[in-house]
Amino acid sequence: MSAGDGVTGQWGGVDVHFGEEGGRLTYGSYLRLTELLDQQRLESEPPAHDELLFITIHQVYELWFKQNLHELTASRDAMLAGELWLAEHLLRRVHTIERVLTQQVDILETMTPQDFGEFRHRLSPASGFQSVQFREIEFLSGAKDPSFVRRFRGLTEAEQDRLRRRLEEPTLWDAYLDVLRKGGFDTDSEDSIRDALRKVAGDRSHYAAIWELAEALLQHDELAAAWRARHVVMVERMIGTKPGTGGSSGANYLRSRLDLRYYPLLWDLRSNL
Ligand code: HEM
Ligand SMILES: N[C@@H](CC(=O)c1ccccc1NC=O)C(=O)O
Repeated sequence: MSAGDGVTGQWGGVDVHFGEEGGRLTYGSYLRLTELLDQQRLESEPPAHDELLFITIHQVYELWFKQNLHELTASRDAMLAGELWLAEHLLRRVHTIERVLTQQVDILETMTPQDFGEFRHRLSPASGFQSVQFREIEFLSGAKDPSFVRRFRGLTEAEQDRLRRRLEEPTLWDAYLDVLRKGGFDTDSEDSIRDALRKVAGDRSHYAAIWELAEALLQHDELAAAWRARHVVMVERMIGTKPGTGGSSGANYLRSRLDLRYYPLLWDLRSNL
């Protein structure tokens, strides 16, 4: 690289050369910013001020969903490979992202129902119900429900494939059962799994890695439940008891999802400790 390519100057007494491109990687080209920053297209006409925020928030969600799918898949694979420390390490990253996802609701709540109303009617029949990555996370975590694939309208072939593959592959819970088996426990029946979980919980110094992994899974479950609870209250604030753009009863439907738990046996265990 020649020094003449960029801005040359003094900064804190040190020679600096900024913006030396010369056909090499730049910030913008690496991050594909031309493409990324061109993806916020409003439906409203004339443009409603708050629609940019609405689109940005959802796009950020989808980027974090992508990251979490990457981490959860790797965590599952680490469990299957017996690398328990790695599985736990990756789950802790997922927790941190999940906390951010719930906090992001605060930003969206700076939008008033009146301002949402300026463009809400343009969104129908789209809704978060159609988020493929959200459903992939549910399936991978352990809550497989093939009826969602049938109820999805307007999925591309590639999206249907992704969901079908998630329905076929092992979940995080399957991988945890594998960890229990390799730890010498019987997992053939629900009773034997309950028994194994009690033994692990009762001798944490001996089963430290297996116990901590169960705690990390439970944390993932709890953070998912926290997002669902936060989402439904936001929905009540924004649209009250109106039906959703996706065709459901709205907040009523979302309330019916609040009891969903990925790892019911880990929760049941609490009643027996
Ligand atoms: C103004 C803000 C929001 C409102 C009023 C709202 C409203 C709703 C409603 C009413 C539903 C039920 C489906 C239907 O439309 O009939 C729903 C589902 C859903 N929304 Fe939102 N939502 C909002 C923001 C978000 C955000 C920021 C996300 C993040 C990705 C999101 C993700 C989802 C998901 C994943 C579902 C499906 C939930 C399930 O089936 O368990 N929503 N939303
Ligand atoms: N379902 C929401 C609209 C909504 O929030 C939405 C619309 C299109 C794409 C994503 C959305 N986010 C979550 O449902 C409503 O009924 O107001």
